[in-house]
Amino acid sequence: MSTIAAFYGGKSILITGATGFMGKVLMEKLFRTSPNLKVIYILVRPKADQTPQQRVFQILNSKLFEKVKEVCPDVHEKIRAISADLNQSDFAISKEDTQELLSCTNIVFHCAATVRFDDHLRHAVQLNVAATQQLLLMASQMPKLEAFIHISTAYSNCNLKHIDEVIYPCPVEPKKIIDSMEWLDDAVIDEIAPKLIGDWPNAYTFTKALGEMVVQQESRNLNIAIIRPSIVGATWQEPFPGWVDNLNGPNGIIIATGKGLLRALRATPKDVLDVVPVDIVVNLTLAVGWYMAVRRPTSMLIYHCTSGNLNPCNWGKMGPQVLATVKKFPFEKAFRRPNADFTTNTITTLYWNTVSHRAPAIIYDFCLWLTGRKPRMTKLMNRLIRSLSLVEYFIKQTWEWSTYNTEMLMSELSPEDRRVRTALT
Ligand SMILES: CCCCCCCCCCCCCCCCCCCC(=O)SCCNC(=O)CCNC(=O)[C@H](O)C(C)(C)COP(=O)(O)OP(=O)(O)OC[C@H]1O[C@@H](n2cnc3c(N)ncnc32)[C@H](O)[C@@H]1OP(=O)(O)O
Ligand SMILES: NC(=O)C1=CN([C@@H]2O[C@H](COP(=O)(O)OP(=O)(O)OC[C@H]3O[C@@H](n4cnc5c(N)ncnc54)[C@H](OP(=O)(O)O)[C@@H]3O)[C@@H](O)[C@H]2O)C=CC1
Repeated sequence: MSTIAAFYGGKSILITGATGFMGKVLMEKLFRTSPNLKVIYILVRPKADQTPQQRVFQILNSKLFEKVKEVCPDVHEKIRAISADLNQSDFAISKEDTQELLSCTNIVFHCAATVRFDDHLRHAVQLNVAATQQLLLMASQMPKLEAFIHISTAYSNCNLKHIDEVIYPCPVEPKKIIDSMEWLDDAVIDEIAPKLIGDWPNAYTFTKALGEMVVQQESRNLNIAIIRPSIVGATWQEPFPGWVDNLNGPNGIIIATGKGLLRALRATPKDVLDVVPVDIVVNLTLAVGWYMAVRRPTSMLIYHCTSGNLNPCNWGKMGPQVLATVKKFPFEKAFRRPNADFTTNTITTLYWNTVSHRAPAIIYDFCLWLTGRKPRMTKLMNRLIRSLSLVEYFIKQTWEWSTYNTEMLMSELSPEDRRVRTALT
């Protein structure tokens, strides 16, 4: 049996963001490989008229958890959905639930965040900075806590070209940002946000960087690690290939390509695109939790979960592979047959956006209107083009991330664990 899987046996684990893309895969892997764990606490907010319990029931009955039901039939008894809202200063957790979390938790995986690039700065600060600060305060009151694992992003320092596994100081003190968000109104925040964000591309990456500073400042005597994944894509192997449940990161663009919506993407074929499958990120996350709890390093460690310097994939390889796959496995109700190519400058991008994206959508909507149906394609195409404009920053340049700590950790794994968890090389 895997040393790491055995470590999580009997453990009480707290996961924030467990209803999200990464959180679900993390939860699934824990239940499938460590079915004798004691309990997984998840902080879940009510959403879309569903109670936390209804949301958990839906997740456990999804395709992602089919294997879990075979190896961990009592999974429903081992998961504790705690009603919580990280937008609230006290997380809106009941006193009884708080007491149970504080007295029982052994490992914390903090995945929750707002990952939207166009989120309001106030909301991004509340979730990615203040909530992290609040969770660290809770963790400092957990007598049985063995490790606190914070999920950040490899792009938290995307204003730098070469990024080491260290925490870089931010130009703004996180606590001052948190305090100012409490009394500034939205109009003033909108006015000063560009100056505060500075040379970060959006509130998301800026507040993830602030969140890392808070982890460093509020670490107290906690045993903490930070993991920085790059662009997280669908599962590679576990629990089955190709699982994804949102349009974030590469997912929306690949799906738009398969649906025949996307016909032109501004990218340079030789540029490396740093994408990592979500199950590889989760494998590293669990390995880090084990290493931090068992080996107890004397200082906080940062782990880059990136592929660029270990197993690089450039656009010239990724593009044709994606096209071949979506042609081999056609999407239902596609707008057009998949066919896309790269553009390399603003002029050709504008031209192909007009000719291959906007114009066909307008013509299609005109036909819908003529036949008494509601036009919808122009709105969808505009959303796609807006999404592409927001991710362009991450596509048109490349970064270098050192992976010393991650490679050191891989060398510490048993042969069984290394076989299972090392796919970046
Ligand atoms: C030859 C070419 C072949 C193609 C090759 C492709 C290779 C892979 C491409 C790799 C690209 C990588 C770029 C990602 C870089 C990220 C780097 C940072 C690392 C991170 O930490 S990312 C963390 C995760 N965050 C994100 O990925 C961004 C989060 N998303 C957003 O911020 C919002 O989605 C966005 C972009 C602001 C758009 O917001 P909005 O317009 O409001 O859309 P919604 O997401 O709310 O969805 C509403 C509605 O629109 C539909 N929709 C959204 N996106 C798409 C899309 N891309 N294509 C089609 N439809 C889309 C969605 O279904 C919703 O419909 P409803 O009916 O539900 O309203
Ligand atoms: N996806 C990617 O490409 C990458 C992601 N990351 C990081 O990984 C982590 C997980 O990202 P990912 O899974 O993609 O994000 P998702 O948006 O899929 O999940 C975010 C999670 O946070 C929860 N959450 C958000 N707001 C609240 C709130 N107010 N109260 C309680 N829970 C809340 C969401 O709950 P709910 O379901 O209720 O909305 C959800 O479970 C994040 O920290 C992100 O920065 C890093 C690099 C790349």
